[in-house]
Amino acid sequence: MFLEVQNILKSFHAEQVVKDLNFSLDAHKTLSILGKSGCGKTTMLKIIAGLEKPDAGNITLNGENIDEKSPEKRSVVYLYQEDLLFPHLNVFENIAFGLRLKKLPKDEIKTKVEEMIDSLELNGQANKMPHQLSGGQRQRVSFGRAIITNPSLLLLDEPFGSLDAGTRQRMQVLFKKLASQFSITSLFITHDLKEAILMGDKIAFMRSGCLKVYKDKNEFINDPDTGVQQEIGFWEGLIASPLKKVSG
Ligand SMILES: Nc1ncnc2c1ncn2[C@@H]1O[C@H](COP(=O)(O)OP(=O)(O)OP(=O)(O)O)[C@@H](O)[C@H]1O
Repeated sequence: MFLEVQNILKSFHAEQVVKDLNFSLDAHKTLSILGKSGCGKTTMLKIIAGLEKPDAGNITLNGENIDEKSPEKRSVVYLYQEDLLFPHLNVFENIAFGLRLKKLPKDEIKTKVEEMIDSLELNGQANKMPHQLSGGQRQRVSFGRAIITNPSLLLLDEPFGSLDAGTRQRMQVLFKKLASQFSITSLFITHDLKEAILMGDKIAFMRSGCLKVYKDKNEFINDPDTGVQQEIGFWEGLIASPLKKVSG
């Protein structure tokens, strides 16, 4: 398996937030992760990114144990909802940032960034500053900045949480395209059931610091704990008696 997370434990003072976390993920796949607020999802991502130290456990990425590696050396990018762009750099330079750090030749940077801007459907926006962009455009620049350095693993913490429904839907389609184009392996936290089903090759549910990865989407949909059946029941009820509901 490309990513293997084994026996991870994490407590903050007396609160055990992550309890024996065990899961694995194949390369070039996205695992959607759902779970109630406060169940430990962000803590789990931060541990994998190296931003929090676990009390116990091992993480292997691409055949290599990364437990002792610093965040910069893990080839893991953690991207969250309000991810900030550098305010003093335009779109081009924000996306180019990681490549400049790697000291790639200027021509190569230019070609790669222009290709990325095209993939992100941000043509004509290269010279804009972050404050001149819409929320969806800013999020696309964040994705570009993350993906262009070709990380082994992308950790997405409710990346579309602050976007309106239409923009969110367009971002979901774009992410699927980018995931396939750039062979992305990712963990995708969301609170949205539909988004989890759309984005994930696999779906997992976190409860009290434990993660259950479902065999397939049917097993997820049929588990009464996930809330999918309640959602279906709501819409079926509404469809069965539309006039009664509208007329009260
Ligand atoms: N640095 C910290 N110090 C103390 N407690 C923390 C710390 N970070 C997280 N926690 C606690 O750990 C628990 C899990 O937090 P976490 O952010 O991982 O949840 P989450 O599932 O991502 O929630 P949400 O969906 O609301 O973002 C919470 O009770 C939180 O208060």
